[in-house]
Amino acid sequence: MLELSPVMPVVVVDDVADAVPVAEALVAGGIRVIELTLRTPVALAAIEAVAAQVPEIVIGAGTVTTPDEAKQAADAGAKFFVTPGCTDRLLEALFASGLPFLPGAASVSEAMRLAEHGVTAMKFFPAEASGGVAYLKAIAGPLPGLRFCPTGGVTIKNAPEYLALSTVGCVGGTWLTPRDAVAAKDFGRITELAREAAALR
Ligand SMILES: O=C(O)C(=O)C[C@H](O)[C@H](O)COP(=O)(O)O
Repeated sequence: MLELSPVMPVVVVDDVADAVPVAEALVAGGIRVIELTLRTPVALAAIEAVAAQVPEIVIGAGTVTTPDEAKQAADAGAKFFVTPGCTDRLLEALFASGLPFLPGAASVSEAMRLAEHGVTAMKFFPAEASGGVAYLKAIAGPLPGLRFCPTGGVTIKNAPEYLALSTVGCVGGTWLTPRDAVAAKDFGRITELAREAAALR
């Protein structure tokens, strides 16, 4: 998951008809992975459409916060999960799914707890609000072997600083698929933003 693209686009879809063109626009820009968030009523249908119609992109479900959501997303065709944080119940369900997952962690103890369960790749969320690049640099010493996808406040401007860290596999962000561009069906703009992001590493 961390190696597919330097940037994991975090996508919110309000109209299910936008899902496939958005995914195709990302692929056209060289992005091979998409985190479609379960934040709208059409999210599961959107995952299903992308999984069926855009084989060039690896589709994951984002904002997974409960075991039920993980099950529904997997049934819809999600190939991996991303969660903003993690609970015992959710972690158990994620392991039981058999699919890869990036659970969210924002502190040393949260990361240690996940590592105790064998998780070595996690989402650092919310990255900027939790201390950003400086925080990740500071914890690299005591937590060797962990890799992160910083997300939350990451942009084309600060992404290179994160990607320069050996502990960062990729960064995540919504900036590739601005809500106004999706609403205006400006898929060309999404391809341009994707191309710029794909060239980051
Ligand atoms: O939906 C989730 O599960 C989340 O964890 C939240 C998103 O990752 C952030 O909202 C990223 O948003 P930006 O800061 O705009 O890039």
